[in-house]
Amino acid sequence: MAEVSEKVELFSDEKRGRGVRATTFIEPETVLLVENPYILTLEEDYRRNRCNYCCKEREKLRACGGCNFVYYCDRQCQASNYSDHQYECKYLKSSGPECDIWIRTRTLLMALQKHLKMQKKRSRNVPTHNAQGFPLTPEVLYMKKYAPPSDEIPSPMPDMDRLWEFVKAKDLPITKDLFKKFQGILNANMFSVEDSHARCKIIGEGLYTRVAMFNHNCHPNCVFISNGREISVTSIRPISPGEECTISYLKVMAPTEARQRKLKKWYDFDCDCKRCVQDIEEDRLMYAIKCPQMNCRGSVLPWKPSNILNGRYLACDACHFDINETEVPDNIRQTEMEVEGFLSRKKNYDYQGQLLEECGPVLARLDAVYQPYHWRVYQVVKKAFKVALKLDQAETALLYGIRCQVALRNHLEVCVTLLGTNLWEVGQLQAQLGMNLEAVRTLREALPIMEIAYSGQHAVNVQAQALLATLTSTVKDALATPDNSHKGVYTQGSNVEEE
Ligand SMILES: C[S@@+](CC[C@H](N)C(=O)[O-])C[C@H]1O[C@@H](n2cnc3c(N)ncnc32)[C@H](O)[C@@H]1O
Repeated sequence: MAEVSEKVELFSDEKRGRGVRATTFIEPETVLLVENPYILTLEEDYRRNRCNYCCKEREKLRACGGCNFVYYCDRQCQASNYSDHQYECKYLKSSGPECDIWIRTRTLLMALQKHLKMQKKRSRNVPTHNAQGFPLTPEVLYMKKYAPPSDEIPSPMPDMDRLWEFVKAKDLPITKDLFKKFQGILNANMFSVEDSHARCKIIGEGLYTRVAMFNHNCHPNCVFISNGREISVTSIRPISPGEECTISYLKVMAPTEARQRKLKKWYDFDCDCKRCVQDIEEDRLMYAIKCPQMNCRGSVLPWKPSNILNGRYLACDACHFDINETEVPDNIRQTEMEVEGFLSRKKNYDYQGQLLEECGPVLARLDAVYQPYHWRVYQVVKKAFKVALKLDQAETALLYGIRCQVALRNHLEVCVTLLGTNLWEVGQLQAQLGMNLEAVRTLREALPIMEIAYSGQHAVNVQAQALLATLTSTVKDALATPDNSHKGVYTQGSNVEEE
């Protein structure tokens, strides 16, 4: 396939700017675009154990002789990466190998200088767009408006200030305006880089100028799949000719109010997709609290989910108790603020173990007031799951992973592909812990969803099928009565963005 399928084209719209739409009927599981990055940067946590070019995890890597900061599998990977790494090598050397550099600083430095070099080439007629009109270079991408707190270099990150000093000291032809422009471009267009073979870990960020043409929808008809350097966009539902092809920029299960807040903050637009405008019932359920009446197991839902902190609640759906005149709404406000504070704590690696320990008491507090499928419970459980995975605490991760499923199953209409990823991660953990029968059941449930979310022959699916086959052979007898309860449940429904 060409990099961009002939089944899609670019179009432009007053509100969203450029976007991608179907030129013909598109079946689910159709790969619409495959792209390698303009720039890719590994997360600090993975810098020492992954190749800076191919992103693969290796026990033995060789450091770059120039900066001693990044690592490669071999000379070949190093040579392939030279065209990008040359722009940061000196900066990294001046920082020293132990320095903890913010990932975006490195991306910005490389993108800016690569841009300058390309500009020179452009005077020799190097194109800025491909034959279908998709950008080949970042300066023609959408730029998020940037409102600096002062006239100085607009960043609360000391790292960025250091970078600016470096740029000035080296006398690079980079003006403050260009520096800010590229910050704005990166803020609106970066994609996370994942390793599909490592439980879909986010290992870095990449700038993909063609994938950046896809607009957002909270109930999209496509997903983007990152697998090391390569990113692809695949349809997950049928798309009619002329219909816009969309992905979700948010990798979260969240009610409308929270999604809109994030989209505004991160991408500077007000989402008006169907799910944002119409679907408030789903939102209500994501905010469900437990009825405080003794012995009542009912739920209390918000009157207006878009205004949860100042709004009123409906009567309990079982005993009809009205909580509005009690202290419960105040408790909820308090709990919301606490959980928000907890979730926004810094992602510092040394702190991760402590963060995991704190999840227990926070969850106990949430469990007392929220239903187990409340989105805040999901957020905390999910955080604990990811941290436990990162710390290789398999048993703890398994517990939290299974707890995530409570919310995902309750909001299946919009979370089905998230459930697919979760089941894949949980299945691998069960296999790792020798729980082969459970793993087989989990993977059997995961595969039909993954086949849609990742498209048939994607490396993750091949890996999942192989694991399932191996495990199945070890538990043949126990599987004499097959567990088919899940069959056909997910393939019918619509899907939402992969996590
Ligand atoms: C990655 S770019 C997508 C391509 C962009 N439309 C362009 O013209 O280059 C992200 C930006 O597109 C716009 N955008 C994406 N989805 C949108 C939507 N559903 N509604 C309004 N604007 C959207 C926002 O300005 C966002 O910051």
